[in-house]
Amino acid sequence: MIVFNEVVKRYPGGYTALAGVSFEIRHGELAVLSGHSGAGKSTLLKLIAAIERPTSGSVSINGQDVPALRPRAIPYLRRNLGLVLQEHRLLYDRSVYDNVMLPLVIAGHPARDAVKRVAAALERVGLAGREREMPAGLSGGEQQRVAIARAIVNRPTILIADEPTAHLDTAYANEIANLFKSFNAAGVTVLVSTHDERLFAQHSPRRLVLSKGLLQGVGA
Ligand SMILES: Nc1ncnc2c1ncn2[C@@H]1O[C@H](COP(=O)(O)OP(=O)(O)OP(=O)(O)O)[C@@H](O)[C@H]1O
Repeated sequence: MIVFNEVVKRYPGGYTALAGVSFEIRHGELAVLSGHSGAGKSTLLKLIAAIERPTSGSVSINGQDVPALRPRAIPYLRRNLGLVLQEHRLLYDRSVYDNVMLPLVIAGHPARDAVKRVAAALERVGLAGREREMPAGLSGGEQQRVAIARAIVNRPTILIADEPTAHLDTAYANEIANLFKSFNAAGVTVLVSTHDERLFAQHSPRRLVLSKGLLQGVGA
């Protein structure tokens, strides 16, 4: 469960990216966050991942008060969150396999099980058999699938993605949207931001619409 209560985020320099945002996303929901460029979508997602801290208000994930976490507790929070963020690019000098394995290496996951998990994650995103390829040789949509495999390899209960369909043509974007729907159908809570709500319309998501740092509508 993700709970925001009257969250304000003011960046150094004084820009107010979020001006008092409250919502709840319950376990097992699929929620789509939309809004114009600069509306505060990335900021909202970064607050969930403890990449940014709120200026005021509270953010809690599964009952944990995120801004109150000690720095050394943050990696444990992130292990339960699958993150597909715009600035978390792939490592281009490493294979697809190594990119997806990385979070398990960082977490000190037992090697034998890690190998199985990487295979399962790549299978899940439709990239089985592509392990040895380098990211630069893949299409934009395939690279996004690698980033998604990397995000789910720790088997998170919550998956957060910041415009995962940006720069993809409609066919690829629809495939990625379907992938998020399939994770949600498997029980994962999904929050995904997009410029194009239509991509998820057929999946009847919960809608969160940001405008100038305020939530315009929290649909059912
Ligand atoms: N680190 C920062 N320092 C100062 N201002 C920032 C910082 N990060 C974001 N902002 C500002 O906060 C506002 C909201 O940015 P944010 O990236 O959250 O919007 P967004 O809805 O994700 O936009 P886009 O769709 O273009 O990615 C923008 O005006 C942006 O310039």
